Amino acid sequence: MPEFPATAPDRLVCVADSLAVHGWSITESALPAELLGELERNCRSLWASEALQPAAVGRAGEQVVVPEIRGDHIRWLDDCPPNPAAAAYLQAMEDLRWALNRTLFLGLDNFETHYALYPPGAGYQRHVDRFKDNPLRTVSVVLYLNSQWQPGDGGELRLYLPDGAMDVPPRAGTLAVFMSDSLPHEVLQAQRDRASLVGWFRRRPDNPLMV
Ligand SMILES: O=C(O)CCC(=O)C(=O)O
Ligand SMILES: [Fe+2]
Repeated sequence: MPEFPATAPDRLVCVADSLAVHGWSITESALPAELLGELERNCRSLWASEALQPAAVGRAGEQVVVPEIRGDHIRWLDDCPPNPAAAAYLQAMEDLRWALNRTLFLGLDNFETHYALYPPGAGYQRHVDRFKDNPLRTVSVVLYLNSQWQPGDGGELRLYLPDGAMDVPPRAGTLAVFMSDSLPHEVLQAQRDRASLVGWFRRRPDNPLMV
C-alpha cells in the first residue's frame, strides 16, 4: 500500500489564519504531489466507468437535476471503495479541522466530501453553500485535481468578494477554503473535463452558538 507524507502543519495554520481574517483562503500545492496524482486518477477513473451521478439542486425532498444551473457529476467518498489516497486526504482534512477549531472556535465536528467532474460546457451558477435545509455546513473546501489545466480551459472558481470578483484557476493542488454561509461563488463553464473534491466541515447539531 502506498504511503503519503502528511500535510505540513504550518500550511494548515496559514489556511486557518487567512480564513479568520478574510473569510476565504487559497493555497497552491496544498498536498503532496503523489497524493494529488492518485486522487486525480481516482476521480477520472470513476468518471470513465460511469460511477459518477449528475448532481442535483434544490431542497431535501425536491431535488432535481438542472444541468443549466449545475452541471457536475458526483460521488460521495463514503460511497467509493476505500483506498489509501482517499484515506490520506481525509486525514489531511481531519488535521485541517483541528487547525480551524483551534484558531476559529467554530466547533467543526465532521467532514463530508464528494468527487466532482464537470464535463465540457458544465458550470455551477452563483450560489452560497449553506442553505436552510443544510444549516450545519460551515466551511467549504475544494481541492482541484487538474494536472493538465491551461489558461483557456475554463472552469475557474469565481469568488464574489466584497471588493469584486476573483477567479481561481482549478489547477491540481490548489485548495480553496471559504465560509459556507457568506461567500457567493460560481464555477465558470469548463472547456475540458474538470476534476475536484468538494467538501464541507459541519458543526455539531447541538451547538448552541449555531445560527
Ligand atoms: O468546484 C468548485 O470550484 C466549487 C463547487 C461548488 O461551489 C459546490 O459544489 O458547491
Ligand atoms: Fe458551492
